[in-house]
Amino acid sequence: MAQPLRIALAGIGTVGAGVIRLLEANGDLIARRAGRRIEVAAVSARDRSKDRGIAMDRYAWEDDMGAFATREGIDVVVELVGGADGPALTLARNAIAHGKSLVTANKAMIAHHGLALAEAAEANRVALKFEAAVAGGIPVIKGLREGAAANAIERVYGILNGTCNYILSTMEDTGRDFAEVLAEAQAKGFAEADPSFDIDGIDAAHKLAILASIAFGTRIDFAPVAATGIRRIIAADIAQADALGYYIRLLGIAEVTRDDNGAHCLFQRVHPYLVPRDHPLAHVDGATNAVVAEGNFSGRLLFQGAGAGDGPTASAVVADLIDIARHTGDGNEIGAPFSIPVAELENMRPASAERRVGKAYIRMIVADRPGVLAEIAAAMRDGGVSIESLIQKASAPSPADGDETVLVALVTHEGPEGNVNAALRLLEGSPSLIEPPLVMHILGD
Ligand SMILES: NC(=O)C1=CN([C@@H]2O[C@H](COP(=O)(O)OP(=O)(O)OC[C@H]3O[C@@H](n4cnc5c(N)ncnc54)[C@H](O)[C@@H]3O)[C@@H](O)[C@H]2O)C=CC1
Ligand SMILES: N[C@@H](CC=O)C(=O)O
Ligand code: NA
Repeated sequence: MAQPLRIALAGIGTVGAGVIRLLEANGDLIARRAGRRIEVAAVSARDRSKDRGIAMDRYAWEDDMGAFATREGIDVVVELVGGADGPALTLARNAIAHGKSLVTANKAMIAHHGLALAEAAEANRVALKFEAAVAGGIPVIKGLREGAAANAIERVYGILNGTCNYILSTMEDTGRDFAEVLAEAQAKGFAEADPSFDIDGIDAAHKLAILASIAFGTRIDFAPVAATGIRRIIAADIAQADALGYYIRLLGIAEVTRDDNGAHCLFQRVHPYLVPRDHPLAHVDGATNAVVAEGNFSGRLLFQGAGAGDGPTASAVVADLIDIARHTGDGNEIGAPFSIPVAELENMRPASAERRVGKAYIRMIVADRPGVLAEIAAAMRDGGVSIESLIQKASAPSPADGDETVLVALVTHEGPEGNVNAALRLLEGSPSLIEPPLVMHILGD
């Protein structure tokens, strides 16, 4: 058997410990498949003495993970620390600069610095792989980069954050409180170190930007991704959506569209959508992720599986290592990290949402006094929004000062999003509104 592939593991938290456990459990099988063993040559983390349920004395400890970049006897640095910048980025840059391949699960780092890292990897002829960074254990990068490589893809969308999906589907099933379910997702190891990245949609936006680049052959463009999270969703929204035949899911949607001059532009948004009950994404529960890609010859492809957690994420990390082990170590043999060399990726202008056509759910908490419904209806009319249905609930969360409030939820007919925005601008500053309206778009075909 060929020389082992020697890896250095930076970060032994949820994912890093999962990688060690996986290699210990499946090492022989992996060696047969990869043609050589994957050997953990050294490990590093912040806390050496932490109980990880693993016999850590089997592994060479390194206090300074930065030393992996230059250390002899290491073929691949596996970065499982996290953070877009800081020590993870320094390690990634230095490792590649010193001719080592890099495997990472760090979507924040790849969304912000993936192109620069890929350029360096291409120049140094090493591999840069990040399957675990998008949709955890689902081989979606591999699926798009290899399995669907023959297709032009114009739309890719799906459930990209396990924590949010766990929260929404658990609230839906049990009626339990947001904060309590979030704490549970954290305890299970799904959430980011700072869970606001999950619940504010930023983590899903990182993943979407990476996915869009791979799917469309465009440069990663994270800054324009419009991200709304799930913080403002209340039990009443889940109940209303259910009554209307929908489930709420946080979706990332990326699509190539055309501007007025016919030029390609890139729409990217993370947003809580109302998903019709008969859509496959409506039944994706727990920390499961699902990605739909529409290829011009393959048709609709659906990738589904665990999006977070130690085992599934470790599975994706080790799959990348097996890919590298199967080759001689020359990164160019396994192709450009983003499928197309960075210099050849297309630069697309961001697309505005204003002309997107669809239905929307708009929920407002309003003062319970005469004329409020007429005021809302007038704003919708003047904004050019046609109302399909309107529900008024007597009980709504009341502000501390005790004003009586009601919940008004409406569903619009299909129309441009710009009109909804215009209508809501007309209501801005109205004393009738206790808080800004919550808009959730409704997923179409
Ligand atoms: N937990 C999950 O389900 C998934 C996580 N990821 C990504 O994987 C990466 C790791 O995530 P987790 O394992 O969940 O995080 P974690 O917080 O459980 O583990 C992080 C590890 O990095 C070490 N570390 C942190 N800062 C360090 C520093 N300055 N120097 C040395 N070591 C340091 C910690 O000691 C710990 O061992 C992140 O980029 C995360 O976004 C990706 C997919 C799923
Ligand atoms: N925090 C992330 C972990 C995986 O990427 C999530 O919840 O999806
Ligand atoms: Na993946």
